[in-house]
Amino acid sequence: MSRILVVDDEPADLNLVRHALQKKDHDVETAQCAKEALRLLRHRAFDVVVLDVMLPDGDGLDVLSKIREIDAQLPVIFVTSGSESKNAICAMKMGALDYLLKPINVSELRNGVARAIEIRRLINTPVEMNVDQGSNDVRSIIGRCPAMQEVYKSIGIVAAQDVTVLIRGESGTGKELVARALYQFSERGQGPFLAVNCAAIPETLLESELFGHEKGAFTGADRKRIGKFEQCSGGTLFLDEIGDMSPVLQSKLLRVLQERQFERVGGNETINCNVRVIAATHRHLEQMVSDGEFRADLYYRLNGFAIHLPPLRDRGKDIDLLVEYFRRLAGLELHKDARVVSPDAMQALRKYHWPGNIRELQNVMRQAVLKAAGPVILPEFLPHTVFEKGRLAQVQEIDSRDPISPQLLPDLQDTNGDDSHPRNVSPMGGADLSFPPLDFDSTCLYDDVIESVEVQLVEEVLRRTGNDKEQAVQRLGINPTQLRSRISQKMLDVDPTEEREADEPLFVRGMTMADIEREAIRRALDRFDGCRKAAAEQLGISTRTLQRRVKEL
Ligand SMILES: Nc1ncnc2c1ncn2[C@@H]1O[C@H](COP(=O)(O)OP(=O)(O)OP(=O)(O)O)[C@@H](O)[C@H]1O
Repeated sequence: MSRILVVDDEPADLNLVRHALQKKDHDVETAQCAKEALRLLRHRAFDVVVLDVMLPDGDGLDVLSKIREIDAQLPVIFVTSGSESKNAICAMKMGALDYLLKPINVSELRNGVARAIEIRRLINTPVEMNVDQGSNDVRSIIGRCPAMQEVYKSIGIVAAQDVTVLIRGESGTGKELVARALYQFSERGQGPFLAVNCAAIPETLLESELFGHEKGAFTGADRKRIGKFEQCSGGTLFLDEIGDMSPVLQSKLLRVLQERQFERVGGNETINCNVRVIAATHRHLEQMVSDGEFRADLYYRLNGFAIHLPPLRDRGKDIDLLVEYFRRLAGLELHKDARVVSPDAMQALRKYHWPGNIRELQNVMRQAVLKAAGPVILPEFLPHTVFEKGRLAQVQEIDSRDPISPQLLPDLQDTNGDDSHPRNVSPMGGADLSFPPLDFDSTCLYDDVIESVEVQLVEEVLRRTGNDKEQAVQRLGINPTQLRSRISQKMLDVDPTEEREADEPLFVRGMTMADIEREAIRRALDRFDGCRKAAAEQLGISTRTLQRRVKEL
């Protein structure tokens, strides 16, 4: 919930604003004079101030400069009657976020406040880099693959240099997060930070959004407007989706970057500006330059220092860290204790190609935690596309291997006899489960531990239930297919007859590769009473491939 201070000496206006914002679930406090407002601001943290320009004990501009002494970055929205618009313009130049005219339009007010809250969030939440877990009250940039290490290095090199930076990467790869890190670690970290999405605003409005306009500059320009470059003086302006800017605006931007000057739309006055630009795009600017859609000189200017964010599918083991991070965040947010991602679900998450990158993963984990009925995130809690495409990629990967290569055949090695791991875990229902030694340099620590504990747990439950799979399924809280796949993957079944079969070598001298394959398929089908789906799962091939091989062999 955001906390908003509304300052107005007119009780009717004060009530209107309070009600409009309280309905949106904001925590609203009010003051009827400057003195009371400043007292409240000194004692409590607010996210936004809605400030009337004319107060009985001072004008809004004086109050704004005093607010700046208390909190230099607090977003302030001015409310004025038409006749005081000169003050409003000055306020915008002093860094007020917006101004609204009386009588107040409630939806404009709510939109303005929502924008202000978003800006407060951008400015206030610290960004930390190069961490594995991340803490709750900061936004962490998670990842340690080589490409992300390069990103951290680049941020370190360029943040404190007052230069333009271009951040490149597909949608959802964290460009805004990196922009915030650059801002927070820069000399301008105490100044304003504003963001404009160039693709989200129609071209005609974007020019005035960035550079402002004079009254009468175009139809509908009924008052002068201060643009983001003027408003953000001394601060950092994040221009997202820069590749979507029109050629006219590209020229104007180039001039700002080179000469630090511009004119408002419809104006003659040249305005000097002191703003650091951080730009971002997911577009292929080089192609756009050769197609004549993007100015080459602007491209060179922007690309002078570029940071490339890799797509999620190229970040290797970082997916595990990100899954864990978003699982934990979603758990905290939704008050749900989904502690573990099942190996099947994890495998699907690893194999999926993530066109929406980290944003998509974040949403998928949120949904999965929401759907999870217990402590384990199972594949069925993932969106269908993720699970199916993840599985498909896995099957294709296996199918693309030599069909008679050893990987096709189940691993008949008993992995459970190794007693070399230290027993360092407390009993679970009387049974000791042991962790493998923790190798903190490993990039799949999570998998190693979960897999090892899972094997022991399934083995123990099977032993205790006398190998009664129905009971085991109930005790473990997983479904029969999952139990079957655990048993077949790890050869855990303790049924004495099956153990004998597992002991029989699959390969004896004189057998051809086709014989070995035929035998592996026969055993898998026997084991699952002819169920092709389960047999295929055990063999690590698709049901269709199994059917084909049965016919061929
Ligand atoms: N490495 C990361 N670690 C943790 N969270 C991340 C990481 N990268 C991105 N995120 C989160 O993913 C979401 C999308 O990131 P962001 O908005 O920065 O992407 P973007 O590249 O700017 O997307 P777009 O191009 O669509 O604007 C955000 O919630 C962000 O906090």
